[in-house]
Amino acid sequence: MPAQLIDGVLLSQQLRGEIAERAARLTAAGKQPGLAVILVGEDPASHVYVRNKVKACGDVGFHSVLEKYEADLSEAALLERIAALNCDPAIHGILVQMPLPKHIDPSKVIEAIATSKDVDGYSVLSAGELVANLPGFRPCTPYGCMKLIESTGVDLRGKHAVVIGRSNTVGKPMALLLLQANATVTICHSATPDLGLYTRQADVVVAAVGRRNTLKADMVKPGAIVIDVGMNRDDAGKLCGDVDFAGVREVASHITPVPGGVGPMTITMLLMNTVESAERVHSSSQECPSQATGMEPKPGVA
Ligand SMILES: Nc1nc2c(c(=O)[nH]1)N[C@@H](CN(C=O)c1ccc(C(=O)N[C@@H](CCC(=O)O)C(=O)O)cc1)CN2
Repeated sequence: MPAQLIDGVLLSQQLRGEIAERAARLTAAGKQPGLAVILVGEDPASHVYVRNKVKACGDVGFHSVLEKYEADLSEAALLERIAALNCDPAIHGILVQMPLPKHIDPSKVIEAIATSKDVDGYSVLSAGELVANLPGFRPCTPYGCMKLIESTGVDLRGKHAVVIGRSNTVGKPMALLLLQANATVTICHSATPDLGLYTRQADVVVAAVGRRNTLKADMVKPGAIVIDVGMNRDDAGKLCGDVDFAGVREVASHITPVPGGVGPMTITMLLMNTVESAERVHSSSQECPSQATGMEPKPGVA
């Protein structure tokens, strides 16, 4: 029997419904969630993603601000804008769309965002919170993958999960989230000599390499869950993932399609992080969070 499809569009709709309810409660209390989206340059795909993010904000009742800049914007000017948004009480999340033009250092930009508004979960402090199992914003794509796995109803405790890819934004945080869910985790990457040796032992495979047909049917254990993070083009220019979908779906128990799997969840988890951020501010009395991490000691605690 072919694998069951894990539908990222459907799951996104359900989660966005919950996010909209949370946003409505905050708005009624005079604390509408707000997201600032910054786009620098002319990358056509980035323009589409940013448009979709702003539309998604409107759909769930968020306030959003879109700041578009020419590709020659200086790094200093961008850092200045982020500093201002860090102190804007109407903004609970700041997102700088990647990739940035070459003359701008993405690390400097990411680290300039207040941790309490780092809804992309890309900063070193957010990464540290994930490593240490502390509350914080998880990077949206791996966070979405976890929700997709959760939706299958399969408990990860004691399962073997193999992550293919070791990027800071997907592979590494993915492995940590799986570990937090009590899976036994293996990370494979470009220097792994025999990928199939590992993936054939896996109950869950997350493919995040950016190369099509990386995972083929003979590399998958029957009944495994397969999550495809890849976004590539085939010879006909059609969007495809890292997984040989037609072959692997005959072996796996559950599989995400591309498009319609992980991609839509990335934007949904951004909305989730933003509403969470607004709720945190609402339940504290933070004014300007430029240095705040959300992990400040409680009154009376040294
Ligand atoms: N600051 C960030 N920059 C980037 C991120 C990010 O999470 N934060 N991720 C990617 C791009 N991205 C969101 O920004 C993104 C990519 C893909 C999708 C998506 O829904 N894909 C669809 C297919 C779309 C198509 O047809 O081209 C799908 O998979 O179904 C959403 C968001 C890089 N930059």
